[in-house]
Amino acid sequence: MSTPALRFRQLVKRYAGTPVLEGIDLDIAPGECVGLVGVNGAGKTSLLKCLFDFVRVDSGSIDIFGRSHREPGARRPLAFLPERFMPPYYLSGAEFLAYMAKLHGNRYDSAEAHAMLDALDLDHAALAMPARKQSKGMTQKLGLAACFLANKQAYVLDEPMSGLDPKARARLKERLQHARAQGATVFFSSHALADIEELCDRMAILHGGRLRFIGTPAACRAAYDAATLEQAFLACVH
Ligand SMILES: Nc1ncnc2c1ncn2[C@@H]1O[C@H](COP(=O)(O)OP(=O)(O)OP(=O)(O)O)[C@@H](O)[C@H]1O
Repeated sequence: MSTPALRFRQLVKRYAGTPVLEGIDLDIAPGECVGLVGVNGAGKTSLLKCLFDFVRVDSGSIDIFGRSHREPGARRPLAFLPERFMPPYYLSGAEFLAYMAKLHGNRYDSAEAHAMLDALDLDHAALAMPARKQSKGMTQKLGLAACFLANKQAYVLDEPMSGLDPKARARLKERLQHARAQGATVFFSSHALADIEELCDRMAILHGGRLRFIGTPAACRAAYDAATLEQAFLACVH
């Protein structure tokens, strides 16, 4: 197998001694789309925070395209959308996208930004509007636009569908499929099992600090002898 895009090995994370992740092993291949699911508080965001070195790992390792996640340069191939994303409130949409482009070492291209807004069904008025005046869905789309404009090898998205209307969700799915068609890796957390089934090659179910299932959505249904993914998920986390 080629070098995984993301490799988690025996990852342990505790908060003030309380374990949240208790030995996570997961390899995600380049070009693969993997969905991370789990009940509220299972540790999905914590796993992603470990990946970006936002929180200290207690033991184990994470490699990004073969390099330790602790090296800042290792995270360069990744675009990240955090949970409850909110741009700096005083920046307009265009200022935020230009700022993110600069951080990623790219040039801000107004025509590309407009095309990306169209792809995500975000009103162009958002470019002139300060973030504090934008709706939840608008800021979410702005964060997604910044990710996709960065044009990275891998997209790590924490509940990317959060706050999106049905049209925007459909557009985001198209955009994710487009990224994959270009060879990008996608790793995202979600509570929407229908989205997982539609988009993902494999899914990982996090429960009780461990990955209880890793495999295709079809294999998950088969493993729990369930007619639907929801039933399989419920059986897995029972
Ligand atoms: N900074 C922190 N300090 C202490 N405990 C924390 C911290 N961050 C998260 N936790 C705890 O770790 C556990 C996992 O939280 P996390 O946010 O990773 O879960 P999640 O699966 O993303 O949840 P949700 O689906 O609700 O977003 C929870 O019990 C949470 O209270």
